[in-house]
Amino acid sequence: MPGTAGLLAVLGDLVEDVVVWPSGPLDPGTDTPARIFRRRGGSAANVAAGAALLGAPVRFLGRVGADRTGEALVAGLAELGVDVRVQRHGTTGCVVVLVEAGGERTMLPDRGAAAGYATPDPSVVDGVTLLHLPAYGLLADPCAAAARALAARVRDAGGAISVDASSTGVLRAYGPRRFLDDLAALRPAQLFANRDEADLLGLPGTAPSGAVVVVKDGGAPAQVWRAGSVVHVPAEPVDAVRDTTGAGDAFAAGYLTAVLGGADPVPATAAGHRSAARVLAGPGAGGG
Ligand SMILES: Nc1ncnc2c1ncn2[C@@H]1O[C@H](COP(=O)(O)OP(=O)(O)OP(=O)(O)O)[C@@H](O)[C@H]1O
Ligand SMILES: O=C(O)C(=O)C[C@H](O)[C@H](O)CO
Repeated sequence: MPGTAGLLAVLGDLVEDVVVWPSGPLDPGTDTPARIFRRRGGSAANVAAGAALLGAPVRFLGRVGADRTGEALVAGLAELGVDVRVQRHGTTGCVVVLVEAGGERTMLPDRGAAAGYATPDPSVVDGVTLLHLPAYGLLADPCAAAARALAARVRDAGGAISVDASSTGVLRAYGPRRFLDDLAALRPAQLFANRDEADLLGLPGTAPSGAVVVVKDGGAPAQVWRAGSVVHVPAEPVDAVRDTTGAGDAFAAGYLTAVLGGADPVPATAAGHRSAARVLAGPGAGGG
């Protein structure tokens, strides 16, 4: 993007999303006709794609299977201008995303190859000024160990770390206290959480010192917490929310692209809202 000296790297999942829009409430034991869309997914890939579409220089780090699905997902991301650096082994992950009336979604993830991302040669983050880590990739080795090693390398070179709390389900299973301890060691400059994740973790009070904490709240204003003070930033008005899949990732893409361009957290949050609003009307996480 014009005037950007930085490079955003996003580490985590690149998977196939199978997005299911059932025609009505599920009736177990019988059939419910549905519309089904196959889309690129994975929180990290969604952020990388969204930021690239907004003009940010982006590198993607992750792992796909040694299969045609993985090949196609990588090619699609690269077509958007993302510098894709993936490991290839096993079977590409897949997430079934079940979307109910009103746009609320339930995910059934099988991360597959993505969960096996192993520590690469650390030079893969050379030149990176901002490393974004969705929490999905921080909760189990080997990918969590890889993320820690690469984050340390980026920080040592003067870059910044950004973390997204990702999901109450995975955080509850992992242990909120344990996650906060990990977070303290990662020393992020930026932390994203939705309302439920913030409540579960006790944010912003429990955030690592110095981190800017952005708490998203669907169509309600987001809270931007910095050094104990808060600014409320209204969401974009959206007529019809059909599918919220990836809204949080699109928000992060807009926010981080703005930060890379030199924006402060409040205008970056407004940019996050604009980016998120664009994916609410259609199936899946958007991003090409
Ligand atoms: N009803 C809505 N109207 C306008 N914007 C919305 C609405 N719902 C979500 N958004 C946008 O999407 C962003 C992220 O939504 P949310 O607070 O649900 O976070 P999330 O849980 O991380 O999202 P996701 O559904 O991707 O998990 C919001 O901050 C806002 O910008
Ligand atoms: O809807 C969300 O919260 C997402 O983060 C999107 C998913 O993580 C992703 O597309 C699933 O593969």
